[in-house]
Amino acid sequence: MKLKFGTVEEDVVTREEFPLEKAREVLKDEVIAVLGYGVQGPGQALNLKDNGFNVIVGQRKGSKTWDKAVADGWVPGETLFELEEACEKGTILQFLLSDAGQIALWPTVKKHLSPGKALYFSHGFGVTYNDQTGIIPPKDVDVILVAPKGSGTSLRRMFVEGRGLNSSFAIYQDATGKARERVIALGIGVGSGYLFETDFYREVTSDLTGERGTLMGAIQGIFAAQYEVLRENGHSPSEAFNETVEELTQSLMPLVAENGMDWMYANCSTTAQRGALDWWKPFRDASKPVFEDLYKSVKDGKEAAKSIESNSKSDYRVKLEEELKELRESEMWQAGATVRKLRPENN
Ligand SMILES: NC(=O)c1ccc[n+]([C@@H]2O[C@H](COP(=O)([O-])OP(=O)(O)OC[C@H]3O[C@@H](n4cnc5c(N)ncnc54)[C@H](O)[C@@H]3O)[C@@H](O)[C@H]2O)c1
Ligand SMILES: CC(C)(O)[C@@H](O)C(=O)O
Ligand SMILES: [Mg+2]
Ligand SMILES: [Mg+2]
Repeated sequence: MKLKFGTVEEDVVTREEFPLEKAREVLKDEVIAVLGYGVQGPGQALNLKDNGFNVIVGQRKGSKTWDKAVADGWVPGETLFELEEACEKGTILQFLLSDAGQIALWPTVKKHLSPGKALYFSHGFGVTYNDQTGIIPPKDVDVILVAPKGSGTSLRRMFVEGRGLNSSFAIYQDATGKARERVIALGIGVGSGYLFETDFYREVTSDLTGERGTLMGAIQGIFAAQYEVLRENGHSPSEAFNETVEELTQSLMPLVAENGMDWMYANCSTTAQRGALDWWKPFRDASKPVFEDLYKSVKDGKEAAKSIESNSKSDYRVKLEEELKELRESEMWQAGATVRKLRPENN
């Protein structure tokens, strides 16, 4: 359906015009092989299974995530296989290894992409930066993308709650003439709330910008800056944490989610409104050059190169965990751990 987003009209796909029954009909003869069982793998595979699709999971035997798959109800030899066996059995291969991991498995996946199969991604990374990944799909398969706009953990949680996470979808290659109905059916099947169309390049550039920016990188940066200033001016960790993070996540962001920024503002004092309306523009102006540098680094392929380089190392998980530990052990997030314990619902 066509909808106005501000003044711009866009075509979006909802469950109303593409119901689950239609998705099941489109994919009734397909075997959907979900390759990788990290964060997106479980969310998408379990939602597809619960929605009545024919799904198998491919994962390295002996890995922790193999055990997780078994614990989630996937049965070895029936619905859970080694990666190569899943590639062989699947007619739709959902390539949900980490973006760096996809490079190593690509020769195996490619070998099993016989004509008419579909290669599905949840990120435009591998194909867009194929000068770095070597992922160049054969011409006689569909190459499609559904990218849930959020964590696989939320995708599953929201599905279980009867809600839906929004996803973008894209078609890179339509070899069968059925790529469009296949990709939309998969988007509905994995539990998307609604789907908006993009292409692989725009998906990867917006996604890499968003996660490095407001969604993850910039938000931590702005939290840290304010927390430090409050602490340097003699405020206690409790006060600094509550005024920086807790109030935002517990009180104000839920209001923004419900009805927009102006409505959240309107539910705060006129004193707060005056100050926020005065200060948001200086914050925008101070951070915009950083966002411009970030977008350029994404566009030039530098962010992809850094990610491939570091996440291809054999000890990449250990290194990431060390850096996460530094965040976890910072005073701000230690204060957060105590504050979370004090929430009445956690007692
Ligand atoms: N994490 C998210 O919520 C999220 C959200 C949207 C899109 N995506 C995209 O979905 C895809 C999967 O992301 P993820 O975060 O679920 O991945 P992940 O980092 O959790 O890894 C997924 C799986 O890949 C396996 N793996 C890694 N390297 C491997 C190798 N060399 N050989 C075999 N297996 C290997 C891991 O063991 C794991 O089971 C990526 O393209 C990502 O950009 C992820
Ligand atoms: C969940 C995110 C941040 O939206 C995703 O893009 C990812 O890479 O994990
Ligand atoms: Mg991402
Ligand atoms: Mg994302």
